[in-house]
Amino acid sequence: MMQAPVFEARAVTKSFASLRAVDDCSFAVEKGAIVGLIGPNGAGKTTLFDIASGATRLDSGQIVFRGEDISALKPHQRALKGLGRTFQLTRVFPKMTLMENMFVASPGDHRLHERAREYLELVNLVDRRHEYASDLSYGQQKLLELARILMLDPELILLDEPAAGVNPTLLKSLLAFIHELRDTWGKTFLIIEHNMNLVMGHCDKVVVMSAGSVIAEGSGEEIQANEEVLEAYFGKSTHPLGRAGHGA
Ligand SMILES: Nc1ncnc2c1ncn2[C@@H]1O[C@H](COP(=O)(O)OP(=O)(O)OP(=O)(O)O)[C@@H](O)[C@H]1O
Repeated sequence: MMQAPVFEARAVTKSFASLRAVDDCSFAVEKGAIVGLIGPNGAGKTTLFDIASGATRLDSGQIVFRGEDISALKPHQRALKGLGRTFQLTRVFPKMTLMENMFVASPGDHRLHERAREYLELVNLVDRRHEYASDLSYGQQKLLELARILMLDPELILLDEPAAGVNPTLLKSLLAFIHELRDTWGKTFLIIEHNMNLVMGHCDKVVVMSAGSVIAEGSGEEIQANEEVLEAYFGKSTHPLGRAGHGA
């Protein structure tokens, strides 16, 4: 399946003081793909997500979405263009009901009300729509967050560690939901994840970052057989810095 890229990071660079958190990072996400973004702790994955969603301004390079350079746009402008994002720690509003959470980014007219119910139904939370979000388990809050970003009808969804802290049953629902969104609605996903079973079992392509740059990309099998990737994760006893990632 060779499709045009929906998203491209082009030579993206970002420093915090003297630390280059993202260093000349380039990769593409093809339309309709589920792409995994992996790498040891501190590789720059979250910073790249922050740059893609507009939370952090890049120093140089470009973020291209559907062929347009969106590097200068604010987060809400990117969201309205179809770039949605969830966070490593969920950002649902605990003292609002599920239904109220669904309308945080959009006005609640009748048509959208129906849509919100439909999305909550898809994640099996519609019966709880009048409860507070704080009554949900952590995994259910992640499902709510995913349902909520659908309200803006994103074409690309950036998911930050969807599996972290989620029990196996809910994780199954979450993964089924991701595949449904891709297969029937044509959504595209870029997923930061440390759970290698999820990455290898569900991603069409895997992009590996280390020390701010992309060191490999390809299928799960290709990545698992890549020497440089193994070294980035586990280091080598002879490595001058004794570098060792603990992300896997
Ligand atoms: N706001 C900031 N100020 C200073 N340094 C930062 C900031 N944000 C990130 N960093 C540093 O940038 C580097 C990349 O961090 P980042 O969180 O992007 O990595 P990551 O790949 O997402 O790691 P993890 O898998 O642990 O979440 C790290 O060395 C981190 O300490």
